[in-house]
Amino acid sequence: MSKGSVEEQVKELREQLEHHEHLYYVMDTPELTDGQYDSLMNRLKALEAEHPEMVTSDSPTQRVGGKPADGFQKVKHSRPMLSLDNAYNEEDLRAWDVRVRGGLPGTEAVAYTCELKLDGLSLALHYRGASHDGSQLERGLTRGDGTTGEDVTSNVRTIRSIPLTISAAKLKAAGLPMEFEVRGECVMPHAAFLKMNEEFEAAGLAAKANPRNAAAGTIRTLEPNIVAQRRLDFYAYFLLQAEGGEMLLGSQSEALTALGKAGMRVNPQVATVDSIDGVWEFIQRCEPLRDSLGYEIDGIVIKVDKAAQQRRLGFTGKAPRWAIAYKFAARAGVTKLEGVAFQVGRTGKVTPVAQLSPVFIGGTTVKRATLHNPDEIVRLGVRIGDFVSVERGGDVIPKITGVVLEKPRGTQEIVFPECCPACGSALVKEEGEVDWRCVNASCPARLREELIHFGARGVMNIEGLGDAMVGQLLGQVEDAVDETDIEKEEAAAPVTVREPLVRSIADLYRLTKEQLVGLERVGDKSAQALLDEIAKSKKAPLSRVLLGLGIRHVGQRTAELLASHFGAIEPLMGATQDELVQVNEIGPIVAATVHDFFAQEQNQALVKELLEIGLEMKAEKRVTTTVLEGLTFVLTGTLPTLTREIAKEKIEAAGGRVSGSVSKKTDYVVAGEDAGSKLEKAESLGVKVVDEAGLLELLEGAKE
Ligand SMILES: NC(=O)c1ccc[n+]([C@@H]2O[C@H](COP(=O)([O-])OP(=O)(O)OC[C@H]3O[C@@H](n4cnc5c(N)ncnc54)[C@H](O)[C@@H]3O)[C@@H](O)[C@H]2O)c1
Ligand SMILES: [Zn+2]
Repeated sequence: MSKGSVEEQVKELREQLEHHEHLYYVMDTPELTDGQYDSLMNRLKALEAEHPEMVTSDSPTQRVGGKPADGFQKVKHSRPMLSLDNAYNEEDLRAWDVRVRGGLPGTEAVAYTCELKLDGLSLALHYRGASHDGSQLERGLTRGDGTTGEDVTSNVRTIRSIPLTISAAKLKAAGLPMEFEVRGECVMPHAAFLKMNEEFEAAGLAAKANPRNAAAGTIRTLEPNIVAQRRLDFYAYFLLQAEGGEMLLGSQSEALTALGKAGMRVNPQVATVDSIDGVWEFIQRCEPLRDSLGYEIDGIVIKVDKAAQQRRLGFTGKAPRWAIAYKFAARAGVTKLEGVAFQVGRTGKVTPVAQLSPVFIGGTTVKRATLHNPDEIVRLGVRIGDFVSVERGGDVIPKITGVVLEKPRGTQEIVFPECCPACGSALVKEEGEVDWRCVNASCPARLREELIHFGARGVMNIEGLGDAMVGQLLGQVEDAVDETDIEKEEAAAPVTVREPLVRSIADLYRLTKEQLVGLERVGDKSAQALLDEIAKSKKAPLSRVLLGLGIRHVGQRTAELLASHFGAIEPLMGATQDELVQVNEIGPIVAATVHDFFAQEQNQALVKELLEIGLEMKAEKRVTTTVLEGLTFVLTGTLPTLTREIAKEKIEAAGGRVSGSVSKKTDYVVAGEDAGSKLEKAESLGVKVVDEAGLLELLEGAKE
């Protein structure tokens, strides 16, 4: 290989890795699987090992993580938060054991502590002495670029498994001082991940690829109330001194015990063993647990137990020598694509679902995998009858990653339907989007999910109209065959066995007590309670009804804007696209979807029925002031007294709007301490900058 071509390869690999790291760490939207990324990285490592003169300090092989994001205060870590070296098989692992023992005096025994490698993002929590007795969570930081993290304290405070205070008694029992640092992994449990993606889909947002990206994206949103809803979890695995970040106790095993006593969540799957054989046994025992934990793990972390030995072994540039991550094999298999089913979700999104010849992958039999959308089918070039590779990487739902075998004879093209498989109405695809949707509000496939959504808290608030009741109203029985994640998808298509009592949202309002009492487990009292709840919902304000109708892109805020602009449903229904765009904050895409929705005959009929039934559908009277109306604010840095959420609330209550990024359209940037690039951008664009006092003055004006 000529030098020139090696240089070019190295350069290209670095560029690619940087691109994918940006997508992964900063945007939380990876395009490669971890396996694909790792093989690029390993190629670069191999080239750099052959040509050490080409190693530069900014090569992706030498760096940890991504860049700290804007919008958060940046804080330097007590000591760098590093990455871990990887072992991909038993051989790598044993070679590491030899290196470890070689780095220590010959006579010393080495014990290893084995832990699950949780697949989330690491956080550093600083606990400091409080004025009362005990210790208080002072700060929570992300890893950032390893040296400097993002201050995400207000988000971290919403995670229930992170104690906000630790009493003096607990500290004493754990043998901890008042001040210390805890590092650990923040993960999003599978259940929370699936729920979040459902919500994203309903709001017309791109789903997160896996729980890790979802957790990372969540912890870096600027809205703690959103974080609180997402049910993140935290497992502690390092205990450090507050100053300098040295290990606090004599060993990793003692540290884990102390963390548990202090009230931190510590993963129960842990073992301290006295040889690499013991490590290998732990790995054999834990890998099969992978599917039943309820959260992602991607391997096992092995740490030299004794602090003194850790210190002696020290660090390479990017990782400690005293720890290694044993990575589980990517969970992939090869099987035949037997057919494709088309599933209709609540928002009408049609998802092609691959029907596979059953294949055993990572402890589960996989029979279905998602093909996402028609573009994905084209990208993969997959046809029915092909042999495909199926992966269950960090993803909960298996996906097809490629065609393995050149097409044997007799394969068949996958034809995406033009009409909804459930109701036959023409599918619609909006410009710039990849998904086809059924826009018929009364489509039976959508109906079940729709009714559940309609009755939900925060929408029409119909208590008692949950999953089970909706199933009964539709005359469906649950298909409770199996409880794995893949099978759950199957359960989303329950079988209708009885004549449904309800065929549209409007039918809810026609239910009678006799009908309800006829259902399983429904007594006189609960039937009446449900009818009362349904009747009460007729008074729901227009914004809630709009939300309940499940119009794409129409989340709570958009629903409120539309409701307050039009006041009632009739003028909204009759509005042209141009008129819709006139509404404050409504852009052409939302205007077009809303217009399309009301242009559909079925939807018009539904609204007409709801009016006849007596739903009020009127806008709520605005009680707030409007002096900041039409003004857009961007918040940056830490304000002296107001939290970001409260500042946002106050601005919105006065009719203003808070945006995440500065542009020419920004009216004011409210800057606090340590304001970063947003302040610079505001200054360069000539946007007005005010401090907290200035904001309060504007709000004061709002009161007059
Ligand atoms: N798909 C992509 O495009 C893409 C891009 C960049 C990185 N990646 C992936 O990210 C990973 C590299 O990231 P990394 O540097 O965080 O390394 P890593 O994830 O391989 O290992 C280090 C991390 O393990 C975590 N960890 C979990 N459990 C732990 C425990 N019990 N003790 C100690 N640490 C524990 C910590 O967060 C630590 O930061 C690779 O697996 C790579 O595949 C993927
Ligand atoms: Zn349909």
